[in-house]
Amino acid sequence: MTHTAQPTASHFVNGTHLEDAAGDAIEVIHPATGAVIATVHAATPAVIEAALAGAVAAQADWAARTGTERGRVLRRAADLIRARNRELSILETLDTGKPLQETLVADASSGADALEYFGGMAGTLTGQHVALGANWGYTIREPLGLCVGIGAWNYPTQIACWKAAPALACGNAMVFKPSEVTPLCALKIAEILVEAGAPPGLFNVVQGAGAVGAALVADPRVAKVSLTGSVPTGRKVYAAAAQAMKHVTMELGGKSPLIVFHDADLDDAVGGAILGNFYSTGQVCSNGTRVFVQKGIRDAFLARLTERLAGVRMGDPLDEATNFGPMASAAQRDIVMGYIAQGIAEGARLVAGGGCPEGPGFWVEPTVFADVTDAMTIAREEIFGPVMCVLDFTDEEEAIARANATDFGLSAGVFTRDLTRAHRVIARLQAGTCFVNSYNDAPVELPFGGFKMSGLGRENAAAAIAHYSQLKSVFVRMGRVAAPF
Ligand SMILES: NC(=O)c1ccc[n+]([C@@H]2O[C@H](COP(=O)([O-])OP(=O)(O)OC[C@H]3O[C@@H](n4cnc5c(N)ncnc54)[C@H](O)[C@@H]3O)[C@@H](O)[C@H]2O)c1
Ligand SMILES: C[N+](C)(C)CCCC=O
Repeated sequence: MTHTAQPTASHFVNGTHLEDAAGDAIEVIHPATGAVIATVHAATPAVIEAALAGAVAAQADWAARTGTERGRVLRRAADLIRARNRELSILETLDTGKPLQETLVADASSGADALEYFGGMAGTLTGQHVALGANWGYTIREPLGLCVGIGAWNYPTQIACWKAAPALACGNAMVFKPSEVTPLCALKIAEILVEAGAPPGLFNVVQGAGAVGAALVADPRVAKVSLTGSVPTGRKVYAAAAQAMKHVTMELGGKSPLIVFHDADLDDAVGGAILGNFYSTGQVCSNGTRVFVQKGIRDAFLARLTERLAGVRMGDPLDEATNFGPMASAAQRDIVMGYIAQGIAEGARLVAGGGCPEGPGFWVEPTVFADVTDAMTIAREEIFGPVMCVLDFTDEEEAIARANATDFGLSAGVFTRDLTRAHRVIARLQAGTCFVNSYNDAPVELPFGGFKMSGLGRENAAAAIAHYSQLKSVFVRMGRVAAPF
């Protein structure tokens, strides 16, 4: 069966497809084969202007609707996404290389969850009445206006929806720029939102690399920027937004610890480490890539992990039996292979994988290093690929100190049967998104985001509302004004 990936046009602006072939061509490559499956063009200044102007115009009308009316549109979009889950998942697989087995359950459906959740919340977004003795006050929760969303390449559909849903629920408009590596799926979300009743211009998608993102961030009409990307890009975008004191949400990278105590259920802990290192071929921001295993169970952990790696099925990601796909791009494959070489050179023990299978596509084997020390490059830097570092530790104090010894702070996990210990340790870990006897769950009802260099603000849950709205306080005097003169 052949699948068409070429979109009708590169951009989606003012409720319709828009092309401007004057923009630089961006080839969309299916990572499993290296084949060019589509070509889009980077947004020209004219496209950027049309998107920003259209979004400003649409926002006024959208903000004037009741929250219930706005929510209805988002919930309808969620229904349409669910009805088209397979078609959207196939496109996500073509775009990213992630196995269809994953995209069928983790991508469009996660986007639909966000639209449904914030759609339900839209009608509840109110201010507060504040009694002040003889006087009183109230607050009004207002939208920020025009928001820009900028995405990474690992979860293109989810990222578009996690940003659009709270933004639109609060009465904002959005111009979204997907990663230039995976430009296709956000266009489908834009089409679906219009079909669900969103006014033209409310959610626009423009393509391009960093220069297009930077032009959007710098535009004076933009009130807020939400970026999902790396720490170096986060620094640049945050600095640019600060010039005009714009609101920001920064969902950035990580080098998260996963601590396995001696009393953990071994199979669950190995399962958590697999999910936290090899799901999406390791291209997950929150991955627990520093796996601290208590000394007494280190060998048993590695033995069970090695056994379970026999279950890896690399192959055509469109085959639903495949459970491990390629890297999203040749560039990312080369970065990961560079880290693997560095790990070997710095003395880590290669327990599994480490290879780069021949043939078309951008493949890297699931790789496990043991005897990793904190000073090694592979234990300090985000690799963003299927490379697990196993480190030994002796006691709880040591594990906590070493887990926190990083500038990142996105996630952390603990495996133990002692729940008192689990909560005691989690309370001391410097991370925004934590797991007890699990890894990488991201239900829309829980806030998602990082501490330290891993980011600012939160996506999902009621917490996201604070990042897409602003409060106006109103003091009301009921009596006469007593002025000093
Ligand atoms: N915390 C999270 O929720 C989360 C989720 C997914 C990915 N990530 C992180 O994303 C990174 C991988 O994704 P990536 O390689 O696409 O990241 P990246 O930082 O290279 O790019 C992210 C996006 O920023 C754009 N961009 C680049 N320079 C820009 C500039 N100067 N101004 C505006 N936009 C600019 C890119 O075009 C892209 O759309 C990893 O570090 C990963 O941890 C974080
Ligand atoms: C839902 N996951 C798998 C935790 C991914 C969140 C986005 C990070 O890359």
